[in-house]
Amino acid sequence: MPRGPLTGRLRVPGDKSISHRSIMFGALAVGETRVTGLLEGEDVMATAEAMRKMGAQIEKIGGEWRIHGVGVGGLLQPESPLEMGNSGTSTRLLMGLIAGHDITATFTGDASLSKRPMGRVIEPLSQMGASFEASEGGTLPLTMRGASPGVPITYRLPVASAQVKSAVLLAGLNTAGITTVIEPVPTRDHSERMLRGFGAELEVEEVDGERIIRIYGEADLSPQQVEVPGDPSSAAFFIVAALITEGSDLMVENVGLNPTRAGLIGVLRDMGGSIEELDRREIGGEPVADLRVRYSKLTGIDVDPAVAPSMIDEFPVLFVAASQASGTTTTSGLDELRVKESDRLSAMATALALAGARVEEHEDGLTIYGSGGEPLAGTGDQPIATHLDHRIAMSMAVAGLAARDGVEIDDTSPIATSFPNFMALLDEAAA
Ligand SMILES: O=C(O)C1=C[C@@H](OP(=O)(O)O)[C@@H](O)[C@H](O)C1
Ligand SMILES: C=C(OP(=O)(O)O)C(=O)O
Repeated sequence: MPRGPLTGRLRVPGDKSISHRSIMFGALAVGETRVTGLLEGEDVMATAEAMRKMGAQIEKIGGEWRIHGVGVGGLLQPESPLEMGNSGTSTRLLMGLIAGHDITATFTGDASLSKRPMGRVIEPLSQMGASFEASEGGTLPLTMRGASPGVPITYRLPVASAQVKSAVLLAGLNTAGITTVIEPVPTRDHSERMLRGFGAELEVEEVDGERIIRIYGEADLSPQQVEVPGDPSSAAFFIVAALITEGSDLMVENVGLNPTRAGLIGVLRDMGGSIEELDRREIGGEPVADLRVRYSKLTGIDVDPAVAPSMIDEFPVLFVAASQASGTTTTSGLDELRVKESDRLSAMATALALAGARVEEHEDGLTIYGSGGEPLAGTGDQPIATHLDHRIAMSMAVAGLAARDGVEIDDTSPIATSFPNFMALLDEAAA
């Protein structure tokens, strides 16, 4: 386990959400879409393989991905199950795409994905005319048949989920009429930005703090040149690692700072973290900057549950930062963390306690009593259970930087789903 301060400059891989979408939308455009900076993690490769099975040509030439799409409405019947691995985003967004096509597909996933709720997409997509045979409890493996023509709907999101929002919008792409999603709490808006960029007619209206998104069906998408910015959710591990490791002064380059994703940075600054944005610019329709992060004495805070959607994948590593702060950090409104790759509230409470932190688990959040910068004891010879969850593995690797005897992790292989070179970058930065 590397122990030194984090210094120098590094670049994290491309944004996972934007990478999935650039492959899906490219596969629906007629002509050649080119993508640079694509995240080549297992989750995005599962999306690519599924789109190939439905007729798209996808290949990497030099540093660039080239996608020849089939046109909206042109997806072919896949001849074998779509293997989604660990990826919720692939599964739920592809369910939306297939819902608008007259084809049948079976989805399978690993042990983690097979426990995650799909009812949240089955419900609106059924209203649009798709039919489903899912495992008990609405989980994978499931087989669905899309509907073409389908029925446009107006759907108010019962959970703050960009995956559910995107599934309905993607089903709406090939459905005559206007499909409307009402979002009471804003979630990441990459689908909206990118669908517009690919030429779909899509409107977003804000009424009384709610977002109303309308997509005009039977759209034509035109091929694009996409440059994928660095993933803020991956950058988060290095930001926290530098903040909690004495002597650190690290530059994380090219980080996407879409306001629907950047909640963690605000929370860490409120805790006293020194994070400077340099060379703010726009890449692929998204705000981006280089972040200079310096070791800081952090103070615990009450995290406003309203920021949760803009940092939903960053809570595990925020909990690590809180364990090193002075004072108490409270979090709430985080029920969604229980249905990610693992139950992230329970997994992180157990993992941090095993490493020597003082943590209380509540129904919808954790309370963490920070050590004031005192190192954690470490896990001894009992490894942390990561439950096939990349973010638990990476968060606890960061916690290892602040642990006297380091932290043992049972399985680092899930890290390859979203951040294949994480360990190499950490070794380099903390050498
Ligand atoms: O739309 C997306 O790309 C994602 C949405 C979020 O999931 P939910 O929509 O389930 O909150 C997030 O946790 C996931 O990593 C990626
Ligand atoms: C929740 C995540 O991804 P997914 O839902 O795509 O599995 C994540 O990457 O933290």
